[in-house]
Amino acid sequence: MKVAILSGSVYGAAEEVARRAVELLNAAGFEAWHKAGASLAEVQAQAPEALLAVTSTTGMGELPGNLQGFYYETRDVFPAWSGKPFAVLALGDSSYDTFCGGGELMRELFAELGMREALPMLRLDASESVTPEDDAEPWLGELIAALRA
Ligand SMILES: Cc1cc2nc3c(=O)[nH]c(=O)nc-3n(C[C@H](O)[C@H](O)[C@H](O)COP(=O)(O)O)c2cc1C
Repeated sequence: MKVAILSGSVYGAAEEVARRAVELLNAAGFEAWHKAGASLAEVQAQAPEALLAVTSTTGMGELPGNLQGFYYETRDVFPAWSGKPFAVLALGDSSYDTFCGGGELMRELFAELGMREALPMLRLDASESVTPEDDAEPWLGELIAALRA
């Protein structure tokens, strides 16, 4: 199964998690594709069968700049991804009221397209841990199982 991984990152932590996701999915036999700052056209060219968004939150609950292009294009174009599985892995900091707001925006977007959430969103809290790529591994294992089912 071809899985497109989108990432939104300001300081690189979400990027690191996305790279770990690529490694784990490929090791599990999936065809994982990831490009930071990918446009909607680049993602569509991959003909993905599932989408994974890995994103941090910036500002007051906003998406990082390198995911905003994809977000707004997708809202405008409304690609025919209805029924396709998706999952969102959110990085944030619980000291903000808008904890993981960027991840919530991606969830809402995919839900509006009629996509199916394969696994409930993971929220990783930067105020609790500094190794999000390690903390993400059990959830990524669950995602692999959910996509195989
Ligand atoms: C200026 C700034 C604003 C932030 N705003 C939020 C926020 O609104 N909600 C949240 O959950 N985390 C917020 N965070 C925390 C980051 O999302 C968190 O540290 C994340 O791990 C950073 O990942 P990155 O290195 O991929 O950008 C903010 C961090 C900074 C520096």
